[in-house]
Amino acid sequence: MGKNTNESVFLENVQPFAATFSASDSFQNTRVSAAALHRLSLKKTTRVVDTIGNIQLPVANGTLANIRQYSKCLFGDDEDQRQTFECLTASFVLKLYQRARAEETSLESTKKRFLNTEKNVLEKVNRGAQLICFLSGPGGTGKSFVITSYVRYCSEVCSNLRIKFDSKTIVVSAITGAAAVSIRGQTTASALCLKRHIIEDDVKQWENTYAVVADEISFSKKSEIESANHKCRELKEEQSLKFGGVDIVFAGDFTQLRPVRAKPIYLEDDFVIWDDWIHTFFELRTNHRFKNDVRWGNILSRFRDLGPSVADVNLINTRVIGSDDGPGSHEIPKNVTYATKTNVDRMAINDGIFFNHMKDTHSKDPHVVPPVHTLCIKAGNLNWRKNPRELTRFNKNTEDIFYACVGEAHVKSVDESKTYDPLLKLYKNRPVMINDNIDVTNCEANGTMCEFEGVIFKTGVTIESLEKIVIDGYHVWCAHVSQLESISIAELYVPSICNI
Ligand SMILES: Nc1ncnc2c1ncn2[C@@H]1O[C@H](COP(=O)(O)OP(=O)(O)OP(=O)(O)O)[C@@H](O)[C@H]1O
Repeated sequence: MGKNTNESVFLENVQPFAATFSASDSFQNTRVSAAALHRLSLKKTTRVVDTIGNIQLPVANGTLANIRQYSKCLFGDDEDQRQTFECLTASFVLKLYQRARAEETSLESTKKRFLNTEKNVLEKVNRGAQLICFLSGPGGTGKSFVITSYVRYCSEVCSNLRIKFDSKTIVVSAITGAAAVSIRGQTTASALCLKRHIIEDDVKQWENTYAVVADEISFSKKSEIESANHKCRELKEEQSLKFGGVDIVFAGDFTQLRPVRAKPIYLEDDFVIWDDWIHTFFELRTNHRFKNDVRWGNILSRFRDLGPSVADVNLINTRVIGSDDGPGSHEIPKNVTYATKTNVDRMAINDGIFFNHMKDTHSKDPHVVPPVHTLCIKAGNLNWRKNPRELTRFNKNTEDIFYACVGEAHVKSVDESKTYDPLLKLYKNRPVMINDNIDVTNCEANGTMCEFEGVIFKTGVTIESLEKIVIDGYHVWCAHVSQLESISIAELYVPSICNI
């Protein structure tokens, strides 16, 4: 939605769901307008945001700061961000206040002073109720920025009041690993124990939990949110309270990713948690990501809202590599990120890049020792898929072509849960992407990009003991995964999330 969209447009004048489909435009056939999505995703929610700007909060040297001044410094002129931040932080402080009041006799002087000063104001925050809200806005409007600022601010307040603050005080999570990394959290499934039984230790760790953030909510399905509600009740040992009584911040943008093979939340009928429990909706409207490229930002906005204009499509087409007017393939920057629709396309690009690398640095002469900056790794423990159609296109005995063409589509793990590329084609500093949530809090998430640095062999394995294989005529060292102790990667960096 544009900056000048007002509440009445949002609530009354939105496009009906079906009217956004256009028979002639294949792009629009697959799209639902942002306005329609908002309407569907917030069927009954009214926009309620309390103003709490005058609360004085303790800062580092024990003095009190006005939260509005603080948020002005952080968010500048972005009134939407400020309002959201103020509401979230005030609700958190209210919870601290309620807790501290229950323990009033043992209060330290700083806390006493804080409570006495702000008692009346704090009690009015969100009318003293639990906050269950939805924070939305197009990609780049600062949802993650507001969330990380909220967590940082609350942690500072706690530190000043000498109240313990750890990763469980505000549980920061996102539905996917990559999104969790960008807000320095965990996946929602892992943070809320969605896939396992809760044990006593979990309940203990949640004793001081005041809020849960679940980002990239468009990717979630109804059952996950219901399960989150049950698990929060268990973890807080508050079976009668919604989400066990903790503040809930759902964040995301329904025009972004949808759940895999499941209905998006906005198409669910009678989804009480989403339709009735969420009482506050924040919408961020100013795009900060494209401040330095406003034209591109506007194109992405149109893609998101009602689909691109003819002029947008024409402009993008002038940038198609290899087209008449577009840049040549030699102009592709080295650090380019490819977005492909299918894994087959992805593998073809990867193999093309590897082929160019071999052409530049390897020899077709069998007497020349292959360089050690390149290593292929054969996977173990894999099942060939039954009658893979692609395999019939080449002769398995022609190893050279076989290694060049074989890819992820051809094999599955023994338990059939994953597909793997049976032959990783690596060289030092080759960009690679982690495809599993290994250690999300340390940024090792599905989607995290990094560079291949090298391998450590198991004792007794040397480069000479490796197999030499031929790919597209070039000679390359090849290790079996069982010969490796570990693979090392470097320079983790978080991928930016695609907006369209
Ligand atoms: N008020 C602000 N002032 C300056 N920069 C900001 C502000 N708000 C956000 N940004 C910057 O704009 C960029 C986009 O913000 P952010 O990633 O939080 O957006 P988002 O809404 O979470 O996007 P997405 O939906 O794609 O995850 C970031 O680099 C962030 O630091």
